[in-house]
Amino acid sequence: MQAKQRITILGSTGSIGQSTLDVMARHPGQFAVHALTASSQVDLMLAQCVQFKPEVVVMVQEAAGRLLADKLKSEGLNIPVRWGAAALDEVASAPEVDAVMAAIVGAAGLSPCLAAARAGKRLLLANKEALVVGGEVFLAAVREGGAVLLPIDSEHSAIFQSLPEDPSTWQRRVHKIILTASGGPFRARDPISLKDVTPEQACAHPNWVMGRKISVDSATMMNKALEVIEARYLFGLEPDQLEVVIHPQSVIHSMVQYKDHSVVAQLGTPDMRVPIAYGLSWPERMVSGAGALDFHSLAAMTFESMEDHGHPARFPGLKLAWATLKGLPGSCAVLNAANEIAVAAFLNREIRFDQIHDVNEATLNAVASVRPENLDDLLSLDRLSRDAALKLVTRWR
Ligand SMILES: NC(=O)C1=CN([C@@H]2O[C@H](COP(=O)(O)OP(=O)(O)OC[C@H]3O[C@@H](n4cnc5c(N)ncnc54)[C@H](OP(=O)(O)O)[C@@H]3O)[C@@H](O)[C@H]2O)C=CC1
Ligand SMILES: CC(=O)[C@@H](O)[C@H](O)COP(=O)(O)O
Ligand SMILES: [Mn+2]
Repeated sequence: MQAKQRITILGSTGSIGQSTLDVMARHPGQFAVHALTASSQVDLMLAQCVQFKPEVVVMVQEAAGRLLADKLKSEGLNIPVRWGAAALDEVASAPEVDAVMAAIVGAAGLSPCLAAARAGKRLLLANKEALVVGGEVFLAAVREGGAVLLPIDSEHSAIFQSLPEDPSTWQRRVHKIILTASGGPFRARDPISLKDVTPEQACAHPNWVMGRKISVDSATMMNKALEVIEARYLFGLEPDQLEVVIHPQSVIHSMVQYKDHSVVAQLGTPDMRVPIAYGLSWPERMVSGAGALDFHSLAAMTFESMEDHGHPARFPGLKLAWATLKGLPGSCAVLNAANEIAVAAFLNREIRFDQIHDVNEATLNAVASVRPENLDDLLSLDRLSRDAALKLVTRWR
């Protein structure tokens, strides 16, 4: 009998974290939970502890950690609780861990991702911001640690599934990568009216149920901008080989067009348990819990160019992906930090939806681009960019 894979889930209380546990629960003989981590959601973490019996739990916020420790004791569960961000690095790199699901939202996930990479783990990456910010530093940690980096983001999992197994052939064989974008909740909306949209409207994604930050990113299409940068780092092609097409049904999750113009795509129902199950079982396949795609009832698969119906005006942030990729590597970290601040301010009703792009563009213009060499450089640049973006938010709110 094969030993169980021991998994750490960074961000287990989020949308991806919960879907990961759902998939793992379908295969009790295959997986054991080493660590679960969250920021502040105590009651959900308690329920996960009762069901999955992790060896250790991390709550980033100390008050939440202390409260969870009390509640675990009352339940008669003897599970150690740690707090503080440094504990994330420890549970991501612990010797007994085989695989780490990186499902924290934002640059807060960078340090534990690097710790897992340096420790040579199988790293399942949903946390796209960590790679957007970490860039070459992240990839160097993967190489030097001998880690295996597997994409979980649906588009990147689709691309990975559509590429040949041997990465050394990708540059020679591939013409371009085509990322599909749903267009989000405002695909057909008059760009002028975007200044009036509410956080609730922006978070109502037409096809996927996700956390609030990524939902707003989908609505601005900054999600696709981050994904273009993510694809550049994961697959090593040139920025001009990365293209975005709007596909409102989210059935084709992305495509690879080869030099002979043959196209290979991955399709499925929009359910993150599919890429999660693929990451957990790679190179095998296992039951995910997602429904099967039924081609007999599939009404249509349609496509729109970014030029159609004024899409560039509706989604001005998308072009920032290529602009930052053509600048120094630090530009991507600046863009990500600005966007995290702007989205949080929009969700707090401090700025308007259309001002998210204004904050991003103005921060890119305000912060000098650099070439970060290590985690400390990246964290300083992230801090500097957040401060610059916060100043703009304060001025405009
Ligand atoms: N949701 C989806 O379908 C998809 C998500 N992704 C990516 O996956 C990542 C997670 O997304 P999603 O699951 O939607 O996000 P959620 O907001 O649903 O969950 C985020 C998780 O991270 C934890 N967290 C939040 N802030 C911090 C912090 N500062 N330090 C440590 N932990 C923190 C949260 O804990 P707590 O609950 O306690 O706040 C929670 O467990 C994102 O990078 C997103 O872009 C990619 C593709 C699809
Ligand atoms: C499920 C997933 O991977 C999300 O990133 C999703 O793709 C968002 O959809 P759009 O950004 O295309 O609206
Ligand atoms: Mn995606």
